[in-house]
Amino acid sequence: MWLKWRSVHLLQWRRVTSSSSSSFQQIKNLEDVASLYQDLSRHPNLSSAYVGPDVTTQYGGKYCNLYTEWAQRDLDRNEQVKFCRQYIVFHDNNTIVYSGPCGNSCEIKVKSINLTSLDKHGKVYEDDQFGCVSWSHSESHILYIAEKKRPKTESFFQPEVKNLKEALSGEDGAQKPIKGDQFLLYEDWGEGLVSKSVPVLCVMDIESGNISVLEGIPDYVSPGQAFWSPDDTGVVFVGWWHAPFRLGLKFCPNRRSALFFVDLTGGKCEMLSEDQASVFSPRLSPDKCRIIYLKCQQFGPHQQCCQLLMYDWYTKVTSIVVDIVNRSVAGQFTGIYATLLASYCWSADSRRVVIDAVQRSQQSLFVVDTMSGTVTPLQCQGQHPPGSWKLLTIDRDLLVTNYSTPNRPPTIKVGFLPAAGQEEDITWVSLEDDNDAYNIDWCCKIHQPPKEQENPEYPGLDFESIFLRPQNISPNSKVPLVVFPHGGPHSAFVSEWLLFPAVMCSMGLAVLLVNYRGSVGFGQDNILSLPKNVGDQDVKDVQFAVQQVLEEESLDPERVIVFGGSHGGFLACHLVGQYPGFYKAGVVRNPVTNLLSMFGSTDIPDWCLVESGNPYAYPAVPDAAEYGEMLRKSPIRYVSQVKTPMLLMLGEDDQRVPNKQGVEYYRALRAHDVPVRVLWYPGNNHSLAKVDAESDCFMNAAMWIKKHLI
Ligand SMILES: CC(=O)N[C@@H](C)C(=O)N[C@@H](C)C(=O)O
Repeated sequence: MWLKWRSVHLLQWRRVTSSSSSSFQQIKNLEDVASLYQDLSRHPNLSSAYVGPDVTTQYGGKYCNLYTEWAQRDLDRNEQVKFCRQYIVFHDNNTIVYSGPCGNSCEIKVKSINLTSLDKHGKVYEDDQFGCVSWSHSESHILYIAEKKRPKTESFFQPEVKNLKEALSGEDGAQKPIKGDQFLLYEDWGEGLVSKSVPVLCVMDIESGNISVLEGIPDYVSPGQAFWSPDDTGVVFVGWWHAPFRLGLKFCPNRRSALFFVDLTGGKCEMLSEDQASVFSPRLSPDKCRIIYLKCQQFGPHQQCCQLLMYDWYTKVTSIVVDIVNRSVAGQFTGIYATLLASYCWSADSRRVVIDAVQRSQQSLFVVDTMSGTVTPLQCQGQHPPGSWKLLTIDRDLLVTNYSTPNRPPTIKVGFLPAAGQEEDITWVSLEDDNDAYNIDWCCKIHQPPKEQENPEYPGLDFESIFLRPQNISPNSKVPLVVFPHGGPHSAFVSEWLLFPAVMCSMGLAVLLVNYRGSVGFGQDNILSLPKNVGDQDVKDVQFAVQQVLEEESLDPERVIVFGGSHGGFLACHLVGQYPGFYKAGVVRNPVTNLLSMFGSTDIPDWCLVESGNPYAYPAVPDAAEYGEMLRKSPIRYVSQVKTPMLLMLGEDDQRVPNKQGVEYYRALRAHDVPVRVLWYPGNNHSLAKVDAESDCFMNAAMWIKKHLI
């Protein structure tokens, strides 16, 4: 039983040392696997950070407090525990003089004002897509997003009962419930955004507590990502077109959207960006003169290389600061691939912007000079083992980042942004003792597809994979290999801490994370090379990477397993179908198995058409040839060749890849007498990320692998 009666309780900062799990023998016993998983899953992840005001001490020293939020899986409580931790940073504006944790870690119990009970709007949005809480510059008002109040409805057979007040006053209530609308469908924004349909911008007056729902927003867009205009006279927001109908937004920044300004004094709404593209993540400079934001093409691949644009508030001129990079050149900046910029990303002088960007198989920090467009890497790797860096915030030039590697769990690093031109000189300071590295060796491998597998439209592209293997195993032992192709397909693995691969390695398995052609981080051409070639180019790339790693490393070619989710599940199903018997076990999470049948049931039908090589337009009803193409590119086509025992994990509430995709594949496997087991997770959507579902997925995967490798 948990101490529910305390609004805040103190958490132990649970440092998990790697020593308990550092002897990498093959772990056969499932209890050992469970305790390994429990151990490694305890590492908390840093999710956000806020820098407090500077305080000058009586001795003249200056410090600021840093407030951070972390999330930690708690398998016993079956929840992601969120807690905060504060640090103190003494500095002289350029250098950190002293720093360290202060106080205890406190579990966050959000204290809330029940805005919904005021009956001005529906549920408040807290997601990253639309949601925002923004203080006015005068700090007198708060802006937030909520679902529009829906009209009251009732059945045709509802007896007419006046409420007491109305009966006594003899007056009718202002709003009569609508008969017949009780079961009206409210379209929503799809996977991860269910029941979010019509967002409205709301303003709370701090002094009076009054709430108003802003008017003047064009009725053809859904507003989100809003903040106050420089003089507090209006609000800047992103509007996503919702006509003729809504398409899923999560992982799909390629939806038609524009930047708007609604003037609260006159109620006029103005479009600040072009209206035929996809724009998102606007951020106002500290001097309140400029807004930077990201832009990509409408439709096409769901994630693309973005442009970084800048809108000058006073001249109303928009300029391109960083353009699309078509080809990645070794050692050079490969472009911006992001769905969100950090909430605060401007330098104090309002000239430079700090971004984190996937660059091939790493996530790295860059400084962008908004005047010259120059992109400079922030020196990270010399001071630390190569890994991935995420920007959490920058405030008065103090950068707060999350750093991890495949063998080191996330930790917090801070540093002052050096003057322009001296970005290489940054000194990073760890606010926690550095995590010990687990006994995992890892490296990035570059793969050059053979001539016959070149894409004639996009020749010369390469791709990468991240290879992890347990240390301390005898030189001659042949280690089994687990192959992970990522989902998307336009996403990427970066060299960061990943729980499943880390536990697998600790169990004595090697792991290959493949960033096949089509992944983000390798230039726009690499992304564009994949649509219309799915089920072929991506499948061959994964197999090629596997063959290369089998030749280069001491691995057991008779014990190769494939594990993938979503489009990664699509690839896993293709691989077991196209290379019968090569993989000894397959584990798939919400796999795409048939693009044709997915088209009519997913929240992203455009994805099915685009990936199979056809353009999408809203009125599109695919013709027989297009349906044929979707089927031809699908793994279900190869099901009669499958020999590999398959474990399927399906989320009951998945809107993205509806679980019927898995059911369809399950039936086909059964019909062909292939061993198959299905796990069904109620209350879980596409990500299967609830603590109990995620841990059960891992344990079942381990059991499946153990069963079929012996
Ligand atoms: C765009 C998108 O959501 N595609 C899915 C088919 C997919 O593969 N999703 C990835 C991101 C996942 O890992 O869930």
